This record gives sequence, structure tokens and C-alpha cells, in this order.
Amino acid sequence: MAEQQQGTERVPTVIVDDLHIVYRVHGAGSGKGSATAALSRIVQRKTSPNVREVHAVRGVSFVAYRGEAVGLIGSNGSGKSTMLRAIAGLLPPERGRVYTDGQPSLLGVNAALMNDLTGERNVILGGLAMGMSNSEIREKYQDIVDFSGINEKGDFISLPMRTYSSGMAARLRFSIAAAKQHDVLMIDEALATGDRAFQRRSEERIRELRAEAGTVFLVSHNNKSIRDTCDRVLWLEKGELWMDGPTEEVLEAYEEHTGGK
Ligand SMILES: Nc1ncnc2c1ncn2[C@@H]1O[C@H](COP(=O)(O)OP(=O)(O)OP(=O)(O)O)[C@@H](O)[C@H]1O
Repeated sequence: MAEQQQGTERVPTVIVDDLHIVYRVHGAGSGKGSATAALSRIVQRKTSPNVREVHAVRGVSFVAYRGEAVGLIGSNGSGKSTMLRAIAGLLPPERGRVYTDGQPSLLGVNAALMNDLTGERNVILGGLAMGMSNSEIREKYQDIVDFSGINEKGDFISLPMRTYSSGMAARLRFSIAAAKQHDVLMIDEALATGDRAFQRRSEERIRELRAEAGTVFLVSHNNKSIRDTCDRVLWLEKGELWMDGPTEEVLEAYEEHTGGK
């Protein structure tokens, strides 16, 4: 941190080295999908004829540093979410490696929220799931609720999560995750569901998290959110890293490619 403030040394937090991720989809296409067919394949040591492979990330390499906010862009299905899940350690690499300094948190997954519990219980549960202590959660509880804005239109925090709109649920998840300082925080389209006022608050919080020396990854189809929060952008297409550079440079090329802002 001290070195970073002096601007002399950059501390790597995530190293991705020639990463390949392959999904195996079982039961794809038509064919025998019965339990007896599966058992006979196991006995005969044959692989299923219906396993299809999706090579979602193809040889991506980059290094992310402390204090960076990195945007991930690319068309639908280009591999952005897959990359985040792999960095979070949720998907095993087919080839290559991911090294991380500290525990990466993928927003929405780490906060294991329960639909039948009230917002209030979920704040506590999510906090515990992220490794916060009871007293830490108590201390931050009101800030989390205020930040989420869940109670702006009445006492919703004491209602079960299943009664929330998708935007409200996303706001609560973001608020819980953002209450903690993360070594590496990954946010997958979380800002898209909130309204504009909430998006602005979230962007502000992302900048703070970054200043507190973590690394933030943000997947978004909203180029403005990326412009407002990230200083570096990775552009993925068909699982390959097409471009890695300063936000403005990469977004300009991307907008030219996609034909508009
Ligand atoms: N669980 C899965 N099983 C099999 N294939 C998957 C799975 N999840 C994603 N894929 C495939 O992997 C590829 C990359 O998907 P991914 O969700 O990472 O893309 P994305 O860039 O995040 O897309 P979007 O912008 O639409 O969210 C796609 O071809 C998709 O069909």
C-alpha cells in the first residue's frame, strides 16, 4: 500500500495465465438418457455419447493489480461471467492457471441469500457468509439497509426476500457485499438492475473499494458504468481476449466494432 501510494511498485492481485475453461454439457442432443443406459456405460467404461463440450474461455492471460478497477466487456456469450467464476475458484481450468492474492468474492454468490428469510435475516446471513463477525454486522447493519434503499418505500426489510422485485434483491445483495472490504471483488451486471440513483451510489462505492486498495472487476453491458468506474478494460470475444488497455481506448474500439455507443 505504502509503495503503491508512492507510485513505485504495483502489487499483483490476480494473475491469469493461459486460462482455458471448458463446460461439459451432459444429455445434449437426443439419445438414451435413462439411468440404465448410464449404468451400462459406467460398467463398460464408455463415455456418454451425449456430452457436448463448450470451450468458453480460450487462452486468456492478464495480470490485475491492487487499486485497479477492471471492466469486462464483450458480446453475449463471450465468456465474461465464466472468467469471473473461474477467478473466484468456482470453475476448474481445463488448462492454464489462476493465481489470486487473498480471497476473491463474486458478488451474488458469496452472499448466499435465502428467499424465504426476511431482508433483515439475510443481511446477517450474508455478512456471516462473507466472514464478518456478529458485532461487525450489528455495527454495519443500518448502513447496509440505508445503502440498499430497501426501506425507502416502507418497511420492506422485515419482509421475506421473495417479496422483493429483482432490482430490490440485487440492491440488497450489492449492499451486503459492498459493506466489507474485499481483496478482489467481482461484480457481474449487478448495477444493471438498480435504478439510476442506486447505480450512482454503487459506482461511488466501487471507487471507494478501489481506493481502499482492493481490486474490482466489473462485468457490464453499460458502457457508461464502465467509463465511470474503470480505468482498464478487458474485451472478450468468443472466449478470447481481444483487447486489454485503458478504458477509453478499448471502449472506442468496442463501440466502433458494435456500431454505436
Ligand atoms: N453452465 C454452463 N454450461 C454450459 N455452457 C455454458 C454454461 N455457462 C455458460 N456457458 C457457455 O459458455 C459461453 C460463455 O458464457 P458466459 O456466460 O461466460 O458469457 P457472458 O460473456 O457472460 O455472456 P452475457 O453477456 O450474455 O452474460 C457461452 O457459449 C455459454 O453458452
